[in-house]
This record gives sequence, structure tokens and C-alpha cells, in this order.
Amino acid sequence: MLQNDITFFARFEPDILAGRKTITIRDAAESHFQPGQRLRTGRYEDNGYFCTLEVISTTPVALNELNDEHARQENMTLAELRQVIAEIYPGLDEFYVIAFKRIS
Ligand SMILES: CC(=O)Nc1cc[nH]c(=O)n1
Repeated sequence: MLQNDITFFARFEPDILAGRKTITIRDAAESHFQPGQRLRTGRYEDNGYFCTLEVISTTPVALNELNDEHARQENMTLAELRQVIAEIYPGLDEFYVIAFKRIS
């Protein structure tokens, strides 16, 4: 079976498929994605493929630089986004914003 290049928690799948979520904020371990790269995208929980994303950009960001535009691109409030990031990456404050578009 083909490997996925990136995974998302299943709760984010509907927003990605609908185009409501157009960025993901990851730690250094997932900072290698390059503009133009096409990513087989699956669910974290079962690794099931659900779409292909094309990377638009990968941009470093500090936790304290997250703003309302990042939140809008995640389809969250800024408070929700900060809480989600703190839960996924406790204690970290250096991240990468991966902007993407869904191509299939
Ligand atoms: C599986 C996983 O880490 N998913 C994440 C992490 C950060 N942002 C996001 O949208 N999804």
C-alpha cells in the first residue's frame, strides 16, 4: 500500500475537503515540505488516504506570532488554535506554517 506523506487528525478531514482549512502548523520534524510538493494526505488515526494536497509555502512561525489570519486559515478562533497547538505540541514554541491547496 502507498505511504501517506502527511497525516491530519480525522476531525480536520471535513474542513480540509471543504477548503475551510488551508494551513497546518507543524514542528521541525515536518518542516521539510517544499512549495509545489504534492502530498498524499491521510488520517492520523487509521492512515487512510483522503486527498492530495499541494504545498504552497512553508514558513517559520513562533507561538507568540500566531494571529487571527492563521486562525482563519485553520477555521478556528485564535484561542482555539493556541489551545490545539499547545495540546499537540506541549512546551514547544517554534513552528512552521505549511500552506496548501487541495488538488484531488
Ligand atoms: C497528526 C497531526 O499532528 N496533525 C496535525 C498537527 C498540527 N496541525 C494539524 O492541522 N494537524
